[in-house]
Amino acid sequence: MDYVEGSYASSAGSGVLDFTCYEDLMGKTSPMELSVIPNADEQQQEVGIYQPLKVYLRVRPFSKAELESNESQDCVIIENPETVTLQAPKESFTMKNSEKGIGQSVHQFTFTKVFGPETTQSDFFEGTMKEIIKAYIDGANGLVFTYGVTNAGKTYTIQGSPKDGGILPRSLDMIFHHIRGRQYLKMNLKPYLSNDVKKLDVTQVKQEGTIKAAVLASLKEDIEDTSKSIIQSASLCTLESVSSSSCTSTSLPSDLLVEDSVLLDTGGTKHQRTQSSVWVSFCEIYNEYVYDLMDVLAISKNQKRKVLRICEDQGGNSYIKDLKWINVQSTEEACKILKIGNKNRSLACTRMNQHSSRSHSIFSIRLLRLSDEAEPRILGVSELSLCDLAGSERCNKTQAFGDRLKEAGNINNSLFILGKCIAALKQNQNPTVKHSYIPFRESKLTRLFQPFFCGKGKACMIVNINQCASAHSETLHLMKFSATAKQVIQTIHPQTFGYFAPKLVGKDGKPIVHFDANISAEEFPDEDIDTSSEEEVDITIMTHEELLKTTENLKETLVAERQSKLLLEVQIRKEMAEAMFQQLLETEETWSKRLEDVRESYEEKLENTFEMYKEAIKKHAYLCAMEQVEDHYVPIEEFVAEQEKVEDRDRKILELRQKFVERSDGLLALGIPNSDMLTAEDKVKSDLKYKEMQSTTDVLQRQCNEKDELIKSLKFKIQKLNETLQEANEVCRKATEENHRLTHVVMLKEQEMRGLQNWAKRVLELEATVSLLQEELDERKKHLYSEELKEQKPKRGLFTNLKSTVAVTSKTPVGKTLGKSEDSPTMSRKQAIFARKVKE
Ligand SMILES: Nc1ncnc2c1ncn2[C@@H]1O[C@H](COP(=O)(O)OP(=O)(O)OP(=O)(O)O)[C@@H](O)[C@H]1O
Repeated sequence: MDYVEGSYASSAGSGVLDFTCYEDLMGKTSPMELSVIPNADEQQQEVGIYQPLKVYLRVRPFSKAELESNESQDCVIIENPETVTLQAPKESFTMKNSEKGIGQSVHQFTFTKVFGPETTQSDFFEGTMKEIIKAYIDGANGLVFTYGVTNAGKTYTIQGSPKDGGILPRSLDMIFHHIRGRQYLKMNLKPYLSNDVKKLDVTQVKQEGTIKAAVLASLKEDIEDTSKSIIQSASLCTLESVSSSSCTSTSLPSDLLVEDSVLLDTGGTKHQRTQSSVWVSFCEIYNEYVYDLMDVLAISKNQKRKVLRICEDQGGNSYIKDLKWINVQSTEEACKILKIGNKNRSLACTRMNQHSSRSHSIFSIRLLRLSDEAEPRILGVSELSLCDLAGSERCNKTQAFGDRLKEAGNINNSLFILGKCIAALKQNQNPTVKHSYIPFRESKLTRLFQPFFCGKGKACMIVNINQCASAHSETLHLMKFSATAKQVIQTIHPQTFGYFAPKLVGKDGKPIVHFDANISAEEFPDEDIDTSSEEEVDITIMTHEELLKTTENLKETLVAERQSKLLLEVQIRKEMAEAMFQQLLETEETWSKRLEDVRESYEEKLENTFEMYKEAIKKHAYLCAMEQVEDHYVPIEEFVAEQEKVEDRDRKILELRQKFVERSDGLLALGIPNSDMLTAEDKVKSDLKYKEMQSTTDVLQRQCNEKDELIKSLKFKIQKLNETLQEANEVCRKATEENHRLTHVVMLKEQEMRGLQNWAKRVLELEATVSLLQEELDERKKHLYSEELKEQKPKRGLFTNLKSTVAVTSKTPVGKTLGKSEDSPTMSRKQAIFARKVKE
């Protein structure tokens, strides 16, 4: 590899906004307030470097299987080293939509650099990482993350294959080459919290050695190597001083050594011999839990993995508490750690029945720069993190349920929040727009990325895509996200900036030496620093009163914190709801307008087409009608007159023929062959007559022919008319038949009607009879009642009986006598009438 020397690139950002730490949740004034960045170079030196987030695109070559499949292979077109065009496949949803006039089928995107499928691992490293590693060795922090769909080549880009390493082994190689000859091999100075260094005592150093040995021993395949390493580590731990030259890599040309030393002497430590110590960590974020992939003890004993917490130091920088940092002294050792981590990751996956790529993995390298002295001072700490994000589309492509669904949701969520953070960062750069909250704290991934986006270091994004047509929609989504990311301007604060200055802390966690080598330990402010918001105070040494007081204070603080958080949450929710509502309204309005437009245009088109067809049909019908009229219409008088004329002419022709024959006969009789006997005058006369006759005959003949033609056409017309007449007759005959049938039906219906009317009459009669009978029945009832009364009265006396007898007699009609013998025949007659009517 060709490592060209060069200083840390700093592009002058003019008039851009510093978005750092704007997301301060508590509403406190953050140390790095939002401000407009001045142009002056010196001011930049003080505040930081501004440059757009670098976004690289790497296009994976087609695999054998993909080449053999019949998928379209022209979806991704690399236009130039910065531009790529995405062409929607023929059958895709995007293409169908674009054909309907919704959206486009071709999208163009620009990147910091585009690496085509033919790019080698070495070329890719040269084009992307070299600058970051140079800055890292000079003391800058760096974050590199790969983003892409499954199978797009993220892991290949970071880790590579055993034969052809990715950016991680190459970065390690470059780092070790640069520090070769000046490696600090003791383990008594160890990274601590987010940015500090802890001085370990002998026991702690031994512990470190044991942990490292245990971790390396877990890689069973390399037992021999590991044991060697353990022996080496153990021996190194006990040594007080080791000649740094003894660890010089033999693989690097000696002429690079001078360059290396120059590279490390930066800032306030120029021309000063330095030593470096390299520590690595490897963790994963799975289901929103952070796990240490070096937690080999838990894994080997098949225990539940310990969940790690993300904490913040005084400067608000997040770090993973209790994450193992292991001292490595060569690329090989670091790669072993990577291998162990990968193995643990997959082991954990098997145990939990999951896929490894369903978690985000972060490999971090911390480089401690120390002065080259027996008691070295800390000159700087820089961190490089390489993050392999989980495949972005797994969430919707896996047939997820149960645990799988949870994983998918968490991947989706963390990537979504990363997208939101990047969008908010971009938006906050615009001085005219109201600055929005950056939701770094909403996912573990963004919490860990936050310091890098807030000035701690240089972030860089690698977008991996495959060219398959089947992944087009996801790739398009990815590209759109990348386009937003590319517009983010990063602020990178120099390491001298107070908030990132590392401290050397002792065994107890209290500071020993400040970052600046010129400031002694005495000058360092003597404050009882709570090194972490998460650090706990030893309460066993406090008195009862003190404890009570502390509890009270804590309670008050808690209430106040809760209140302020609640208020803030309410405020944020309100703002978000308002923004979302506004956005929804706007979207709705846009879409309804669009729909209305589309509807109107379609309606207009349809109406036009309809009118066109109507006109065409009308025209056609009119032309047909006219043709028919012209063809068939001949007035009958004209026809008859023509026929008479023809007959008349026929007759004349016949007469003329007869005359001609007669004359010819006459001439023959006169002996025309003796022509010399005819006088010249006769000859001339007969010639003239003959000619006259001839011409008349010709004229008549022509007229005859014409008339024949006319007759023919007229006959044809007559035939046509006859046919029409026949058809009309047929229709008429059918109509007559139908008429007969209908008349018959009418007759039947009339008969039915009559029958019904008769029935109605009978019913009326019966009703009258029933009412008559009813009346009779009533009368009979009355009569019976009076009879009953009579039977009850004889006991009342003779006078009363007589009165009633008189009354009954007066009511009886003349000629009729009272008594039962008279009533019976009347009743039987009426009953007979009733029986007859009922019978009827
Ligand atoms: N640039 C490349 N050249 C050759 N082969 C590649 C390249 N990139 C990726 N591959 C191959 O493609 C396959 C998928 O790559 P990789 O596993 O890195 O994808 P990934 O994006 O990490 O997938 P996942 O999200 O599932 O982990 C591997 O077999 C890898 O070797």
